Amino acid sequence: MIEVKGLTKRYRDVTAVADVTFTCAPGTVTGFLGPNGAGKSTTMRMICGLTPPTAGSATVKGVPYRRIANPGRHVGVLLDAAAQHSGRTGRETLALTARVLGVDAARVDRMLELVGLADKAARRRVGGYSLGMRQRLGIAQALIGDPSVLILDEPANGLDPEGIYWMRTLLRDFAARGGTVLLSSHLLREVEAVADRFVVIAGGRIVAEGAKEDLLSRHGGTRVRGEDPAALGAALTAAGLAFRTAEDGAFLVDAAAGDVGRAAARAGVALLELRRADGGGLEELFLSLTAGTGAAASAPAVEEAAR
Ligand SMILES: Nc1ncnc2c1ncn2[C@@H]1O[C@H](COP(=O)(O)OP(=O)(O)OP(=O)(O)O)[C@@H](O)[C@H]1O
Repeated sequence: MIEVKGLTKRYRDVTAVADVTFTCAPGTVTGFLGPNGAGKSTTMRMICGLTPPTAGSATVKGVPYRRIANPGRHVGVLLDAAAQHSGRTGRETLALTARVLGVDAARVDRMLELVGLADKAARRRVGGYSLGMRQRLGIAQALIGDPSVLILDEPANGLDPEGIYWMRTLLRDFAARGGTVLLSSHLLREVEAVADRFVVIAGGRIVAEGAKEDLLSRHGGTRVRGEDPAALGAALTAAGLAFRTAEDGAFLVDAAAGDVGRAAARAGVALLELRRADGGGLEELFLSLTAGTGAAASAPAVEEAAR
């Protein structure tokens, strides 16, 4: 469980994160989305105790990250894959993490195997790794302590299509076993495929949060066809749901599928079709929610020596 309450970070005249509140429950993958400079990394750094918040709090498994004894055994974190020591080999990097966490050394090879860096790749220096290989190593580091929570900032960056598919399966399996995942990504289709919940942030503030199906259907609307179109239209109107008629006679309702279904059921109207209206999906939702709030629209950043 990750709980973020009123998290705020101000850098002199820049408010990077403003009053951000959300929860990530065990067994779920939460996609953390937002344009460049929206405040995703700052929020994740605050959750992991790397950046002190100006206000608010964050806990992981009920405790502030900095108070967790041996945090790597509980929380796997990947915030910056480029931050690894370039002079060590992949295997040395992972062996060191295992030693620090007090993890059985046998897990090093298992993790290298899992992330596709066994054998030759494991013996190469990290300085010669591609971005995708660094990400894989970072994921291995995050997983080696056998944590129940994963916090990953842009983990799919640099991964090839096979790597992205592999990571999606890995995260879904992790959540299916009761794990909690928070991941940020720019790859909207990837997030749509892997996450069951979204938190969308823009200009430091949350602009949308909720279950994927809910958010997408609320935004794109619902397509519904009834056996008796006139009765269905009357039922929707009675429920206060606005709709228009599509070319094929179906109704496109500006509401979630559940609301539409319930309105029809109350009026006893049989439905022939009830589904999310085809729209741009997550991309359209993202663009409409974050319009004008990107990095270009926010105040210029004031760099601080120490983050
Ligand atoms: N150390 C710092 N000093 C000053 N401003 C900062 C600092 N760190 C972040 N910011 C500012 O805070 C805002 C949020 O940045 P953050 O890196 O959290 O965004 P992000 O959503 O992760 O962006 P991206 O997708 O581009 O990585 C930006 O305006 C950024 O310039």
